[in-house]
This record gives sequence, structure tokens and C-alpha cells, in this order.
Amino acid sequence: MELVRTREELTTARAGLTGTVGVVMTMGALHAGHEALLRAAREQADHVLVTIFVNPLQFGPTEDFDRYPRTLDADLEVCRRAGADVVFAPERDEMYPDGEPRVRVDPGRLGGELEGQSRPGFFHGVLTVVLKLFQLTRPDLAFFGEKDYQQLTLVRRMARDLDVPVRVVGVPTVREPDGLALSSRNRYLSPEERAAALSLSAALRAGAEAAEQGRDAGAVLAAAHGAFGAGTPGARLDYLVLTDPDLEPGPVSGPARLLVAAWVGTTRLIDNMPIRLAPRS
Ligand SMILES: Nc1ncnc2c1ncn2[C@@H]1O[C@H](COP(=O)(O)OP(=O)(O)OP(=O)(O)O)[C@@H](O)[C@H]1O
Ligand SMILES: CC(C)(CO)[C@@H](O)C(=O)[O-]
Ligand code: BAL
Repeated sequence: MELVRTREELTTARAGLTGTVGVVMTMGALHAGHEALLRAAREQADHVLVTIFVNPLQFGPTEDFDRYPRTLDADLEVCRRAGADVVFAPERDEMYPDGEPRVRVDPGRLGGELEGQSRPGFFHGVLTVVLKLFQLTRPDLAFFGEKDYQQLTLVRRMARDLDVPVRVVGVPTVREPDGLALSSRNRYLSPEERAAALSLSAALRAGAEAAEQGRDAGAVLAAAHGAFGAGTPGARLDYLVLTDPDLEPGPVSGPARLLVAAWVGTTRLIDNMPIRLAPRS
């Protein structure tokens, strides 16, 4: 496995990869969720390229950019074990040599909703760095986690709308045995907050169960809200919504997605699940 720190080194390393290349983009602090992405890439592409970069552009001024966990040595070990060929881990100046870029990707309507409403500018920052990383790594396949479902949806949309020649592959969310979705930010949680964080997955599970029982969209949402409220106190709901699987506006029936975001102490967590509603008669 080769570690490259500059764009020039990356270009040389990329040129040496023959066959298909799968990219896994991360902000480091790798966990079993990232490992699932790496496994999928290993299975579906001839070579695996991992990027590790805590992208300042997607953090708001009051967010956790400075305290975001940075664990490069451990991350490299995870990548090595997972069979990655190349890891690109640039410094900030390497990615943004002119400081903040003046041109950014416009994420459109969806970019201002849900995560984009609570984190203004977030998806401008995400899509800008993802597009830059697509240009630099030139992957055939790109693997993104369903845990960040709106991000996955917007990356797919960007690839389609801006003609990026890449196949975007979604990987199901990896969870702790008690249901908590793995997230690098889980390491911020105290034991009490960890218990309160279960409200998110409990809400989603209750919604999914209501849907399996044939309940309509209103009852599914009510069940999810009820379970969120019945959890260990400490989680403050940001949003809990039931949408079309492409996050398009309008009434939902059949396949749908239930998405939740909440604050637990100073940590913001997100989660989501696929739901199948009975078709409306
Ligand atoms: N539990 C998970 N299951 C599957 N994929 C995941 C999971 N957690 C993160 N990913 C995916 O890993 C990629 C890199 O994500 P990132 O490095 O931001 O990790 P993260 O755990 O989501 O961090 P954060 O806590 O900052 O949100 C993204 O495509 C993300 O969706
Ligand atoms: C896609 C990404 C690596 C862009 O910085 C980040 O948003 C993430 O880790 O999900
Ligand atoms: N996991 C998506 C990146 C972020 O929350 O900043």
C-alpha cells in the first residue's frame, strides 16, 4: 500500500493502477462502517484508492473542525488490512492552495434542506471536495455510506447532472449490536449520551415496524416520534422526516426513507432507514 500526500504523487500512483479503480472518500477516524465501504470496493473494483481529508469547507464556524478526530496511523493500518492500494491524505494547503476556493458546486434545492438547513453551506463544501477528489482520483466506482443518505443522494445527482464518469455505489449502514449507527462522532459521547443516542435508531426501527404492519405514512411518523420521545432523555430532535427514496418532494407511498437528526449534548448525529409503505389505495 502506498501513502501519497501531494497531488503530484497521487497522479503518479494513479497512473500505475491498471484495471478499474474504486474510491472510498473519508475524513479518517476509520471504523467498521468505513471498513464495509473498503470491502465493497475491494470486491467490485480491481484497485482501491482511499482518501483521508478533513475538509474545512464543509464545517460551519461553530462546528467541530478543530476537534474532529485525526488518527492517521491507525487509519493507515485499517486501510492496509482492508487491502487498499493507495491512500491519499493531503494537507489543507495541498487541496486548497489558494485558500478558500471562490468557485463551489451548487447543491441545488436539496442541498438547502434537512442537513443543509441545519448546516448552511455544508453540501456546497461536500460536493466541491468530492468533485475535486473525483478529478484527482479518476475512479470508475465510488463508494459512499447510506448512513449519510442525503450526501449519497446528492453525490449521485452531481455525477449525473455534471457528467462525472463514475458509478456511485451506496453501502448499507453498519450498526452497533444495539442499533446505534457507527459514526466517527460517536467517540465524542459520554456513557449517558451514548444511551440517549439510541433514540435515533429506536425511532427508525419503530417507524419501520409500523410500516411492516401496513400502517400509513402518518402512523409511521407518529410511531417514530413516540419511540424517539420514549428513549433515554438527552437527545434533542432536529428533524424526523419520511420522504421519497430520492428525497424528492411530494406524497410518499411504496419505497420510502425515514431520516432523523438529533443533538446529543454538543454532538449532532444522523441516521436513516429504508421503509416500505403500503401503496395508497
Ligand atoms: N455506519 C456506517 N455505515 C456505512 N457507511 C458509513 C458509516 N459511517 C460512515 N460511513 C461512510 O463513510 C464515508 C466517510 O464518512 P466519514 O469519514 O464522514 O465518517 P462518519 O463516521 O460519517 O463521520 P462523522 O461522524 O463525521 O459523520 C461516508 O461515505 C459515510 O457515509
Ligand atoms: C464525502 C466526504 C469525505 C467529503 O469530505 C465527507 O463528507 C464524508 O466523510 O462523508
Ligand atoms: N459524515 C459526513 C461528513 C460530516 O458530517 O461532516
